[in-house]
Amino acid sequence: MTHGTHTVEKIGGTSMSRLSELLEPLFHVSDPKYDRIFVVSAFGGITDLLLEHKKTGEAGVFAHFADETEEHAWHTALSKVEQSMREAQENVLDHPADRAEARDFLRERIEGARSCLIDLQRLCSYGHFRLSEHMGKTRELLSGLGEAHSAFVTTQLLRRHGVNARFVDLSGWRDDREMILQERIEDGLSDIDFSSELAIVTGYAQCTEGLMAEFDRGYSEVTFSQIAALTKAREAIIHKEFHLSSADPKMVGAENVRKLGHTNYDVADQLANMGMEAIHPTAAKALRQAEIPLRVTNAFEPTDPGTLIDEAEAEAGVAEMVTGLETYALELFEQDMVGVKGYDAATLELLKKHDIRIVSKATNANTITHYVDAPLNRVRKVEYDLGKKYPSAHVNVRATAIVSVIGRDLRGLHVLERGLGALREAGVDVISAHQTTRTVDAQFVVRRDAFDQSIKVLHDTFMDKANEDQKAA
Ligand SMILES: Nc1ncnc2c1ncn2[C@@H]1O[C@H](COP(=O)(O)OP(=O)(O)O)[C@@H](O)[C@H]1O
Ligand SMILES: N[C@@H](CC(=O)OP(=O)(O)O)C(=O)O
Repeated sequence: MTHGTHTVEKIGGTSMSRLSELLEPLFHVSDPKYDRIFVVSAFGGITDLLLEHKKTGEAGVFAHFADETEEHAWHTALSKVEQSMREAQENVLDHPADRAEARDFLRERIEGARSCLIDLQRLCSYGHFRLSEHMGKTRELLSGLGEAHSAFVTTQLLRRHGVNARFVDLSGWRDDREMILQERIEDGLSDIDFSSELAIVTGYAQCTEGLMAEFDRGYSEVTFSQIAALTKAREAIIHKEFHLSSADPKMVGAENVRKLGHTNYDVADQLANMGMEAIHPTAAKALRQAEIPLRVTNAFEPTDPGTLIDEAEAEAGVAEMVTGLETYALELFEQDMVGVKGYDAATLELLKKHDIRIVSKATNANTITHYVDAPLNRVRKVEYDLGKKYPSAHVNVRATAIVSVIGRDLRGLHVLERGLGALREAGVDVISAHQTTRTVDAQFVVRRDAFDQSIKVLHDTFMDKANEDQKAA
């Protein structure tokens, strides 16, 4: 396949909130370069308010609307998100004309969505129409608001600084045409001259298959990778707040981490599994198949090439990153379990029913423990249902964390052994530890309150000088 000369570049929510700091470093507004397509996420925290908090599960507009919590709860939540979107735009826009225009845009979108939801509720009060049947579309409508807003504001800001930027709204707002994702993208980009226009594209794209339904949170990377693949980009670039580093700089200190520099898609998938979202797994697949190299950069350090992700194999056993995830341990203990089938299947069915993701699991003769990534209220529902199904069993839920050491090839590093030793020396109790046969990661389950400490201990152990030297050798 012949690739174009352009790049497709994504800006994540955290960096979007600092947009005004990116004008020169990233957009080179004093001497703009074109042949770049930008795909933007909503400003940081906005999608959490529109839908639900990604980590805590705290209800946003969608969750209030779907669960019909209190009478006016979703209205209040929508006004709250409008307020936050307003603050985000006032933070980046200086010019009064831009501010006024952005306020009008925001009001039109928010009030449009509000009327639509009120009409839907009214329609569904008749009984022939079920609100539950429209939840998917409602979720899509709400998510699109975040990216439409951020892309609009970005375009305004760039135009004010002399860049020929163009707002590309793929969110399907007031558009009654039915399109699959590819058609939506092609339609949005069809008349743009990339050599003289900087396209600022919404990370949300409305399509018949449903971007949220298929990919859920982190969807803007899917739009980004599809655009890169369809336009045959030279390179796909994700701009982040930090370099992709050996651990979260906020946890172990920016001065203690090192940039990955080069890694492969296998590692990127493990990071996604641990909630790190180096890149959405589906996005990685699209880029890999289209043979487009992916680069993850620090948006604020434009001259640094960042980290290249490709299919390269590791040459030596090297630990590349320590990352972790807060989980709940759901334990089912039943004395009579030995020799009886069905306990595991019943638990899995309930986890599926309540849409709970399993990160890890351990079993013995009479106990099954699932380590899951889900908000506590949903885990409690499984605990309750399991208790009802097996009245003589003991079911309990504990707050844990899984800390994982990840690398393209960990062979020869004795990660489990050394990790357990280091954690013991630091006084951390390890609840369980395991490694799969493919040696790309080793996981340690610890109590939730030992999460931060465990990350630091394992980072010190595996990212030390000796490891650096081994890598250089
Ligand atoms: N290994 C890591 N390297 C870099 N950042 C990390 C790492 N692990 C966690 N993070 C955290 O991820 C956060 C989100 O970063 P970023 O990807 O820019 O956000 P967004 O999802 O909004 O694009 C950062 O603030 C950083 O603290
Ligand atoms: N804003 C959306 C889409 C996204 O990809 O965001 P981010 O790039 O900030 O992870 C979300 O939170 O799911």
